[in-house]
Amino acid sequence: MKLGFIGAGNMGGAILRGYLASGRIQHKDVFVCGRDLDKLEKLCTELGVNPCQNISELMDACNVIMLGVKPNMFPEIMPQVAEKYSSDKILVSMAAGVTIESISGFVGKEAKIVRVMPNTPAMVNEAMTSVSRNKNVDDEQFVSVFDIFQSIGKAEEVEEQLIHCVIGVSGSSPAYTYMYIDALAEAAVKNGMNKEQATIFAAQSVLGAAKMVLETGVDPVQLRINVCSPGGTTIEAVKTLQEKGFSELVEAGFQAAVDKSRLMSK
Ligand SMILES: NC(=O)C1=CN([C@@H]2O[C@H](COP(=O)(O)OP(=O)(O)OC[C@H]3O[C@@H](n4cnc5c(N)ncnc54)[C@H](O)[C@@H]3O)[C@@H](O)[C@H]2O)C=CC1
Ligand SMILES: O=C(O)[C@@H]1CCC=N1
Repeated sequence: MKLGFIGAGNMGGAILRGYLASGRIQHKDVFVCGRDLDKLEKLCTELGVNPCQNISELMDACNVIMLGVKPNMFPEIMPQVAEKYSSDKILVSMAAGVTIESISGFVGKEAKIVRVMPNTPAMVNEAMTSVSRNKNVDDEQFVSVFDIFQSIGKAEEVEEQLIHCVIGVSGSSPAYTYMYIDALAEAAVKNGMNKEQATIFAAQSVLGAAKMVLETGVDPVQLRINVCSPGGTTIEAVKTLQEKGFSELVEAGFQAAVDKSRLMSK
């Protein structure tokens, strides 16, 4: 595989770093182009991958091309991608609100397109990614792309229509989790801990709780109950959070991201 990134910012860059770290691709087989040429040179020197001067050069060099630009850049980049697209290439878009159909509109309906919704924990090999394809991508080609996302965390194939839900539950959700960690740490600071130590206590507790869910398979509701000793401290916290509408608040945040994703796709 010759893998290209058109745009390697927060998300594309996290995938790039995570995949290189997995050791499943050689640095010489990775190509990147970006808008800011100084930043591009710096990134490519740091990671030992190939900088491309423009999209045309990258398209010539690669057979799997990650579209890592913001959704509003698609009208600018896609004509350049389309000019060099050939049937041996697969386009992989990570953009929120940009449908497979709209990408086909630029490149042609025979184009091989995979749409993914990853998240930035890709950088530490803990991404959650949904992967969807159009009918032009055969199983072998799909597996080669799926493998990229499996190597940087967990990946699941889903129907494209589920992507709005994926954005709410995993694409955007690291942001809400950081809010939770920060709020917890700030509360600890108010009770005498320094911020650095408080952040470690809060973040490690989130990491441990998430691992318990994934590794034991026990329902999070039961795991919550297991922490609540009768007449103890946790039940007081749980009752207070319930009374103050914790679940409703999380759902409202999720729904706002989902609604925006739907709106962007129109
Ligand atoms: N940041 C996140 O947590 C997630 C982002 N995404 C999607 O990933 C995409 C990128 O988002 P971010 O990485 O956050 O944005 P970003 O702004 O950090 O990165 C965008 C990159 O595109 C490059 N770029 C802009 N115009 C270009 C051009 N004409 N040619 C080549 N490169 C160009 C920029 O230099 C920059 O490196 C978006 O479509 C977003 O919807 C998806 C899931 C999560
Ligand atoms: O905020 C955004 O639009 C992107 C998509 C999911 C996470 N970040």
